[in-house]
Amino acid sequence: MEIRDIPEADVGRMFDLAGTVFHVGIEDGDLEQYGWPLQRADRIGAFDGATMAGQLAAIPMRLAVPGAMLDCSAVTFVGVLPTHRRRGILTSMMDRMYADAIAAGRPVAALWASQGVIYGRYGFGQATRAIDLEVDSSRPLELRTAPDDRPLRLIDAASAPELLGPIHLRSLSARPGGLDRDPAWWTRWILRPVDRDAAGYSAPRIVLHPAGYAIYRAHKRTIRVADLVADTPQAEAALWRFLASIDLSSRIVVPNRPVDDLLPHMAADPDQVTVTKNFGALWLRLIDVPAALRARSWATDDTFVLEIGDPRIPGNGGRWRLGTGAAACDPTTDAPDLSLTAADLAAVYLGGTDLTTLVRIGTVTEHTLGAAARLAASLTVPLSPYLNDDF
Ligand SMILES: CC(=O)SCCNC(=O)CCNC(=O)[C@H](O)C(C)(C)COP(=O)(O)OP(=O)(O)OC[C@H]1O[C@@H](n2cnc3c(N)ncnc32)[C@H](O)[C@@H]1OP(=O)(O)O
Repeated sequence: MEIRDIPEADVGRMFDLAGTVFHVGIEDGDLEQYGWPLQRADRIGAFDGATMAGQLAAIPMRLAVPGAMLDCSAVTFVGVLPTHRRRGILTSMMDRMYADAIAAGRPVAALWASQGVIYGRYGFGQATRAIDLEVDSSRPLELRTAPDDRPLRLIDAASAPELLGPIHLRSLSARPGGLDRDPAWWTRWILRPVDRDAAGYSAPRIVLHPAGYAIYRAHKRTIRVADLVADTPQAEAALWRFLASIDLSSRIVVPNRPVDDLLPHMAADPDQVTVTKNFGALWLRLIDVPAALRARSWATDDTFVLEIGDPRIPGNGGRWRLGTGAAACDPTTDAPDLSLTAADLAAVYLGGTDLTTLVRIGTVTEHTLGAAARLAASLTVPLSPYLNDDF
C-alpha cells in the first residue's frame, strides 16, 4: 500500500470513494456543490496499485481557542474501501496527516466523526458537546429578555462575507471552538443553495440585525435555523422573536446549538422550547502540545507538571511544566502532578470537558491532591466551546 498525495485532477475520484463508503448516491452538480473544499485541502491517498483504496482530506483553517486563533487541519472525507478495511490504512493516513500538519506548523486538527469509536485511538478527544432545539412557534414566543428593537433586514448571500463576517469573527473571540470563515466559505459552503441535511427546504434566507444575524431555511410550516450569532442577549432575543413570528410557520428546528444556549432560559414558557438532543460534537487533536498550551489563555495563574502519553506523536510525550500565567510550557524531569493521554488533554483543552470528571472515571491520574481541580479552574471559559461549521 502506498500513501501519497492525491493530485487535484483526482478530486472527482475522492468524491466517488466518499459516495461508496458513506452510501450516498452522487448526482450531477454534487462535486461542484459539496466537493470544492477538496481543492484547497491536503489530499492524502492510499493506493493499492491503481486502486485508490483510502483517502483523507485536511483543509487548512483557523480554529478559535481561548484567547487565540490557531492554524488547524480540518479533517474530512475520510474513507477506506470496504474491500480494504481494518488493515491499518486509516492509521497510515493519520500518521501522514500528522507529519504534514507538523511540517506546515498547524498545532491542532479537528473533525466531525461519523462514529464516536474511531478517533480516540489516534489522540483525538471529544472537546465539545452540542444540543438540538425545537421551538413551538404556533403561538407567540414570549421572552424574558427584552429584545433589542433596532430594525431587521433580509440580505442576499453575496453580501454575507461583508455584513455577517465581522459579527461572526467577534463571536469567535467571545466563545472558543469556531472556525474562521473566508468569503468562499461563506458563499459556497455556509450559504450553499441546497443542503443535503435540509432536503426539501428553501434556499437560505439571511436576516441581519445591527448586532447579530440568523440564517434559516423554510419548508412547509417549519423554519430550520442554520446559524444564529449575536453580540448581546438582547440582539439574540430580537432574532428569536423574529424567527418565531414568520407567517405560515408553526415550528422552529435548530440543529446544533451550544450547550449553554440562552433560548431555553429566555423563553417565558419553558415548555415552548425543547432540547431534543444532546450529542458529542467537535473532536480535537493537539498536534503540537507545547505550542497549543502556550497559545491559549487561562483563567487562573498556576503551575503544573503534566505527564502526557502520546504514542502516535512522540514529540508530545513526556513531562511538561505548564505555567498558565506566563503562557510557558517547557520539558521537565520533575515529578508530575497529573498524567493524561493526548486525547484527554485535547478533550479538556477548549474548556468543554471537565478534567475532574476524567479523574473520576480513571483515565486521568492525579498525583498531587487538588491538581485536577486547580487545572480545571485554569481551563474554565466564560462561554461553552461550540462549532457551527460542518466539513
Ligand atoms: C472525519 C471523517 O471524515 S469521519 C468519516 C469516517 N469514515 C467512515 O465512517 C466511512 C466508513 N468507514 C471507513 O471508511 C473505514 O472503516 C474507516 C476509515 C473508519 C477505518 O479505516 P480502516 O483502514 O479500516 O482503519 P484501520 O485499519 O487503520 O483501523 C485502526 C483501528 O481502528 C479500529 N477501527 C477503525 N474504524 C473502526 C470503526 N468504524 N469501528 C470500530 N473500530 C474501528 C480498527 O479495528 C483498528 O483497531 P486495531 O488497531 O485494534 O486492530
